[in-house]
Amino acid sequence: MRKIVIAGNWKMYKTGAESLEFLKGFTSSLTETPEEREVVLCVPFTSLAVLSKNLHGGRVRLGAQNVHWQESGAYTGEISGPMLAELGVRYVVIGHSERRQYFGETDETVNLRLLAAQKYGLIPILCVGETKQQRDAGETETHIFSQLAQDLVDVDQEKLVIAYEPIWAIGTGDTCETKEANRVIGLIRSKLSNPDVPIQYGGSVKPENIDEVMAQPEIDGVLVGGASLESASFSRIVNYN
Ligand SMILES: O=C[C@H](O)COP(=O)(O)O
Repeated sequence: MRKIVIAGNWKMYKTGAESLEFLKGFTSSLTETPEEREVVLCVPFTSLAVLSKNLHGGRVRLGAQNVHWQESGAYTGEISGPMLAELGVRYVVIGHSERRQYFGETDETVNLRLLAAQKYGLIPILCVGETKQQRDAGETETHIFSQLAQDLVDVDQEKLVIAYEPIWAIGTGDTCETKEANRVIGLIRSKLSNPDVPIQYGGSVKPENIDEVMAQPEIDGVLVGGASLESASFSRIVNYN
């Protein structure tokens, strides 16, 4: 059976104090969350340090938003696998479209980061997805298949999560039709050697559409940006019907 993974990606939001405030409201709501749902918060590095001391072995798993492929070295601004593992981090988002767009992330570096994450015991959440221009040109499938072919070289598919995030649906309120997201995720699955890899949908997921998203048979969870920043809204998402 495929695992359900509900992850919040806080991007560059929340100080340590704000993260603790979120946690207070959020953890109480998790008592209702079915055990088989993995709940992950992918937070800024500073918040990882704060939250790791305050989770007290509860339901929430920690996730980072990046990891370098070297164990250590002169790589200003980067973070390594052992540094994240020491904090109890379990997941790491890799290849998010914002990293690809603003920070020069390529399929080659995405692949290196995936391999490094697994080497240090972290489960990567690999993000793939097309731009509006690619979609309009009918290139959605070829673009995503090309990302998968390059990003997944030598990657262990037993320890992997994939997030399908159509770039045009991120932070726009313009959710991809759930049936279309389901179709693309089915195509992604057809390219994997392990059919049990959890595949999430990401892009303007919110309390109003989570039930419909999670009713789709191919969708194994969500990667949530804006709606994961408020404990009430993210609680509703993890407790979807
Ligand atoms: O990682 C999360 C995605 O970029 C989705 O962000 P969003 O939920 O704000 O559209």
